[in-house]
Amino acid sequence: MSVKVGVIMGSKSDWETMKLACDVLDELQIPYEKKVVSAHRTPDLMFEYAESAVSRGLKVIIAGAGGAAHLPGMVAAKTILPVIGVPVKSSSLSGLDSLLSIVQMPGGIPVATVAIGNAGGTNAGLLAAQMIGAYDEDVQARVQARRDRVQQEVLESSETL
Ligand SMILES: Nc1c(C(=O)O)ncn1[C@@H]1O[C@H](COP(=O)(O)O)[C@@H](O)[C@H]1O
Repeated sequence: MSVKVGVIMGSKSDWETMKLACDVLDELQIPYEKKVVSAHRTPDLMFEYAESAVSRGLKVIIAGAGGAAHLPGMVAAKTILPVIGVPVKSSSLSGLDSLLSIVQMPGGIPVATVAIGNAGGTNAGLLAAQMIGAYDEDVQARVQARRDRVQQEVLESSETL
């Protein structure tokens, strides 16, 4: 099956958070690719990646970055695909810098922004899966089954209080 989701990050140091998005995609059997791409450090690669994303068959891009996190917005500016931005938790400002850099896009170029840090990594994987699920009913059924399982686990958690 062809690659559907591009998972990119500004640095290898973002991997702990971005791995959680990949874990969800693995679990839901959605093919993806993962790569370090930086708007700041590898701008030419970033342009090439974003410009070729549609023709390579990607349907959605998950972009994680920390600090002055321009990667998701710059990728969104160069592709028509939906971009999910993951604000990676930075050491100096606990990811508030990452969040504000990603979420405050000017009108016209949206980035779907998830929570700071690891919860955001997981939710980015799930949001990408739900986007794919909008046109692929097999994927949608797997997302629904995951939700049912999570709900069941929460209901059962009361029994062990
Ligand atoms: N925010 C960006 C961009 C970008 O937006 O292009 N490229 C790297 N970075 C971020 O810099 C932080 C520190 O990177 P290093 O750990 O490599 O010094 C990372 O969280 C990365 O996402």
